Formats: sequence, structure tokens, C-alpha cells
Amino acid sequence: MTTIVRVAARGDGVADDGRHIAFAAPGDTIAADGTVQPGPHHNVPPCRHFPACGGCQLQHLDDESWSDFIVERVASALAAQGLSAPIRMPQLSPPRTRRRATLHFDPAGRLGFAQEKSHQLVDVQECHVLAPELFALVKPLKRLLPSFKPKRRLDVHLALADQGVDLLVTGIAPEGLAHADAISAFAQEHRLARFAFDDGMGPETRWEPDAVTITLGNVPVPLPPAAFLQATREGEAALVAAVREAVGDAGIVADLFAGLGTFALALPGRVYAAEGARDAIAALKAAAGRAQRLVFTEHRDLFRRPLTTAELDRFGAIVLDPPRAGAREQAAQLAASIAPAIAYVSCNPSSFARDAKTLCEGGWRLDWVQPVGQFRWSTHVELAARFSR
Ligand SMILES: C[S@@+](CC[C@H](N)C(=O)[O-])C[C@H]1O[C@@H](n2cnc3c(N)ncnc32)[C@H](O)[C@@H]1O
Repeated sequence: MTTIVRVAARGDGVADDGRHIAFAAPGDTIAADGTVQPGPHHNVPPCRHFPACGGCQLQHLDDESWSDFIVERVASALAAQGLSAPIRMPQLSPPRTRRRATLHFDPAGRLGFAQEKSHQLVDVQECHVLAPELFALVKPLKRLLPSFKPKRRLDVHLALADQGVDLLVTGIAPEGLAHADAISAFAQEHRLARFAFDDGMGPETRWEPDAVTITLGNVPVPLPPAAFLQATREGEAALVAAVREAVGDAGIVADLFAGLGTFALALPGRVYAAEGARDAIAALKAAAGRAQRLVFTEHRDLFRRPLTTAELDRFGAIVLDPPRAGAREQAAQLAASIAPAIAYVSCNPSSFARDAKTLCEGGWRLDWVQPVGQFRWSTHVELAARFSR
């Protein structure tokens, strides 16, 4: 009899004889005829759409084995670069806390998550990851969107802002009085914070009774449509706590790839924030100014123009939170910097490990990694890590 011993990066169970078995959890056993006997870590998937829906890959794991999966992803990415570090217990976001998601609507009337490597959409009737405020719009949207007669697939971006749900539909620009009335009626009935459409020319807001904000570090920040937000409030809090710990009382801190200021506004002292998205950095600048926070902003492409070693050396600590590709160019400059500490936040263990290797070759030590599971039941892994000299 073979036993599942771990979960591979894409979510398959890996047996002690090396076989990959789909939807098997550690501790499950595989009988001679190939049937999976659930073990103690096999979770009964709570959702009827699992595994067909693209939103979740790991509902068959209990939290202990999901947590082990996350730790192993980080450890194996580091090991592939010849590195190791203390990896802390992952901080897992509970079900139904996702406050930002993109669903898709197809002309056949299905609304759901996209599956990896497939064009099929599962028409979601229930969801155990979305915040209830977001899920509550699924059925009403399925009634509204067909009235615009879309000819191709639409993207439906949902985010939970301070004022309620911020909704952006891309791929269509409804025109005419009837559509305008339908949009206003829908927004009013569902108390939307904002309703915007984008057919390739940039978001056009059709409803926004009060300026939409997202509060970060107690500061309400204007929220541009479809701007980056950490996926859950719990995930944001875990990452912020790890960054604060990593930075300590560093004096002036640089926050690179700052977005709307998730970290810049959560740090107590003076912060320099750099970000490539113009609308995000403008929002952070305005919010920090209004709240009289000492955040100095710069619109800067950190791939093309990373902070130089001389610039970095002026800071007491550097926070960086790049996109999935990582921060190859910035890491090369950081490797030679004498700044005392780095807090590296990443949504991709592989690019993180590659950049960590560059830093360690420059004499930095990787002190710890705090994984964060804010995409519940998915193979997505986030983390915050501390490097010191
Ligand atoms: C993972 S998000 C983090 C944002 C922010 N730290 C937060 O936690 O909300 C990555 C950010 O990097 C920005 N970005 C992507 N490419 C960039 C580049 N080449 N230069 C500067 N910023 C970039 C994105 O606009 C996005 O805001």
C-alpha cells in the first residue's frame, strides 16, 4: 500500500513511491486498484464546485496539511538556490474573507473563476473564499450583465472598499439611456461604493456617490479602480506585523513597490515610498498629505531605475514588495547596500528565492521567513522575510 507523503507545487498528492495522485492529501493511502482512502488530513471539500472551479485547488487538505504545503513550497524554493532559513508557522486567512477577486462572465451567462489552462468557467452558486459582501453580488450580476449583450468574455473585478463594494467590469462599455438606468438602479439597489466600466480606454466611473477609499494604517486612501490590495484584511495584518518586526525602530525607511501604502502608512516613522503605478502613488501622496503623515512619494519604475546602492545606504531599513516577477534589478543594488535591514514581501517563492540568493551573495543573512496563506485553498503562497547584515 502506498501513502501520500506531501503535496506538490500544483496541488497533487505525492506518494511514497513517487507517484502523483490528484486530490490526495498527506496521510491518504492508495489501494492496489488506485482508489484513494482518505487519511486524517483529508478535508471534506466544503464547496460543491470543487475541484472544477478555478478558485480553489486544495479544499481536500485540512489546515495542518495546507500549512505544511506552504512551508514546503518556501523551503524547496530556497533549497533550489542553495539557501535555508527558519520558516515560521504560516498565518492562514479564514474562509470567506477574500476582499478582492476577479471573476469572469461569458456570453453563455456563466459567472465564475477562470480555471488554469482552461477556458471553461464554472457558474458559481456558492463560494467559501469570497467575503459575503462580494459573493452577494454574484446572482444579481448574472441578471444584469446579459442585458449588455456582451459578445466576449468580461472580467468582473470586485473589491471591498471603506464605502462598500467597488465593482469594475472590463471588456464592455454600455451605452444609451436604458443601460445607464440599469447601471444606476443596480448600483443603488446593491449599495455599491462604485460601479465602473473599462472597454480598453481606461476605467469610466458610472456610479460613485462618495469618493471611494481604503483605509490603510488608519489613513483613508483614495482607491483607484482595480488597484492592488492585499487579498484579505487578515493577510494584510500578518504581512504588516512581519514588516514592522523586520524593520524595528529603523528611523527612515524606504518602501519600494509601495502601491497604495499598505506598509508605508503602517510604519511609525518617516517613509520614502516608490511605486510604478501613477494612480496608486498619487493616491498615497494625497492621503499621506491630508493625514499629515511623513511619507515622501516618488513615481518610479524600479525595474528600469532601481534605487542605487548609494541611495539605499541612506535608509535605516528597506521594505520591498514586488510583483510576481520579483525585483532582480533592485536586489542587485540592495546586495551591495549597507542599510541595516530588509523586509522582503513576496507573492512568489521562486522569484523571492532567486533575489534572496543575490542578497546572500552580497553578504546579507536571511533571518526568518513568515509565510502567509491569504488565498485560502489555493496553491498561491505569500511571505514576508527579514534580511540583516
Ligand atoms: C505586490 S504589489 C504590492 C503593493 C503594496 N506594497 C501593498 O502591499 O499594497 C506590487 C506593486 O508593485 C508595483 N510595480 C509593478 N512593477 C513595478 C515597477 N517596474 N516599478 C515600480 N513598481 C512596480 C505594482 O503597481 C504594485 O503596486
